[in-house]
Formats: sequence, structure tokens, C-alpha cells
Amino acid sequence: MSTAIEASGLGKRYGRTWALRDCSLAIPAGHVVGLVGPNGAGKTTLLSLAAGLATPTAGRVRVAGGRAAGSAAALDAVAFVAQEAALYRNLPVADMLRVGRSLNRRWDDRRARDRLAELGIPLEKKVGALSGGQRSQVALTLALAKCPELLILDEPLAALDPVARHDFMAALLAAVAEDGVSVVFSSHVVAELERVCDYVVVVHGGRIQVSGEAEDLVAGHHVLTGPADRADAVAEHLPVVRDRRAAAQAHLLVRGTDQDAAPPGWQRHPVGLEELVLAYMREPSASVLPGPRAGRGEQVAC
Ligand SMILES: Nc1ncnc2c1ncn2[C@@H]1O[C@H](COP(=O)(O)OP(=O)(O)OP(=O)(O)O)[C@@H](O)[C@H]1O
Repeated sequence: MSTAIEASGLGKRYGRTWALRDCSLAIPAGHVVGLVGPNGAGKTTLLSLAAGLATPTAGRVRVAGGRAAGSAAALDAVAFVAQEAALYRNLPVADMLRVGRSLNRRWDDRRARDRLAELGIPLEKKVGALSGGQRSQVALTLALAKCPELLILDEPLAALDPVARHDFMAALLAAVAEDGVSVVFSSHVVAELERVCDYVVVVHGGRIQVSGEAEDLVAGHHVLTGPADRADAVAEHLPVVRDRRAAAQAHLLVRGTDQDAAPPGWQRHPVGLEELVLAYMREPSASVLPGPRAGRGEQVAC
């Protein structure tokens, strides 16, 4: 199985702060991966290490089928769009294309020009005179023109209004369908994940908390609703990720498959990806990683 990003014992320390620690994961190639987590969780750090823009303090990271991050082979295969899209604001878009062409061995200029024409972004306009959404589209166009195997985007949706966000993700998915490129993007917009991602990674406090295919994660959890006064007894025997109680009713988000019967007097409901991800983000001590089943508070190494 080819991997998009493969990390082993990866860590990055700034002074006394571990921005990322003991990070081990293996994200298979060919997915659209959503990387989520609260502010300061370590998302940018993980993406920068994968893009080869930062050096690990511990461990190692390989990208695009096992190339050492930051190596010449990896730089050829990986395109990175930073949080503040690194565009020269005083340059016209056409000059940005020229810069891209001269810096990259693989470069599809025709494709970039066609894409910008489709988007109605004039080549002669200075980057600084474009809207935030147009700038993000230019950054995505430049990244795709590199013909990458792995496209890494750090919060590409941050500056975009809901319509621009929708258009941007549609453009990204079209590119994925056309090229089969692997995409890893960080976002705070958890609601977008369901529509766009087929693989999810949650980071918290510099550690990987959740990693897995969206379908498996959803299939591997359900919600139980039942009487609050019996919730403690039920929760005692189940791997509960999140326990919410409202008046007389309890909602337990539980790890377990369709085969697991609901306790007598309780109803079982499927869970959506957004609800699942938010539950884990609210319960940092719970984790779900590839390997043997983990319950609340158990961290399972990849
Ligand atoms: N250059 C740096 N120098 C010192 N500390 C840093 C540096 N970069 C990141 N950190 C620290 O590392 C931790 C993780 O930061 P990081 O930017 O990776 O988080 P993030 O999940 O991307 O956050 P956000 O969602 O706010 O963008 C934070 O505590 C941050 O303060």
C-alpha cells in the first residue's frame, strides 16, 4: 500500500514546547484527508514537517510513497499551499506562473492558464488586487500545475466566504478526480469534512488523537439514547467516547459496530462524521487509531 504521509515517532519542539510529539501514522495514498484540531494543536507543524519546511526534533516523516520529507524527490512530488498563500502581491498572475515554471521541473503551464481562464482570473492583474477567494484559487492553481502526487493545504478555507469555500472545495475535488492526487488539508470547518473527506486525522495537544477512513470511523461508532438514570450503569460496560445528558435522557456516543445490540430500553442511532469529530475534539482523552480497539483514554500505537 502506497502512503501519502507516513510518520514514525515524529516530534517537533520549539524551545520547551513540543508542538508535535510521538506522532505515528500512515495515511494511505489516494484519499482526501481532513486534518482537524483546536488552535495550537499542531496541525501546521505536522503539515510543515510533511512538506519539508521544518526539520523534526525526533522521528521521521516520509511522503508520496516513502520519500524522505524535504528531499529533492519529495519536493518534486509534493505541493504545499501555506495558511497565508505565499504569493507575491506586487506581481501579476502571469508572473507568478513564470516563477512557478522556472522553479519546478514538472510544470503544466497550459493547465494553469486554462484553469485561471475558466475561473475568470485575469493574468495581467496583480495578485494583491485579487479578492481573497481568487488569491486562494491562484495558489491552488499553482500547486496543481506542479502535477504533485501529494497536495498539502494549510487552512485553505480560512479566508473564504461560504460560496467561495464551496467553489474552492469543488475545484479541489475535480482536480482529485482528474489526477488521483492525494490531498491533506487542515481546517477548522468541521462541517465541510463530511462532504469532502474520506479520511480524517484529529490532532490535540501535539498528539494524534484520531486517524482513520471516514467510513470506518462512522461505521465503528453509534449513539445510544436512553434514560439518564440508567446511563452510568450502561456506560460502565461500554467504550463511551462522549456522554451527554439532557433532563431525563442520556446520549452516549459509543465505539462499536452495527452488530452490537443496544441495551434493553435504549435506542441505537447512526452517527455523522461531524458529530463524531466534534465529540473527540471535546474529549481529548479519547482516541481512535488504527490497530486493536481502543476505548476512552486508551492510546493505541499505530
Ligand atoms: N515557530 C514557532 N515558535 C514557537 N512555537 C511555535 C512555533 N510554531 C508553532 N509553535 C507552537 O506549537 C504549537 C502548535 O502550533 P501549530 O501552529 O502547529 O498549531 P495549529 O494546530 O496549526 O494551530 P492553529 O489552528 O491555531 O493554526 C503551539 O503551541 C504553537 O504556539
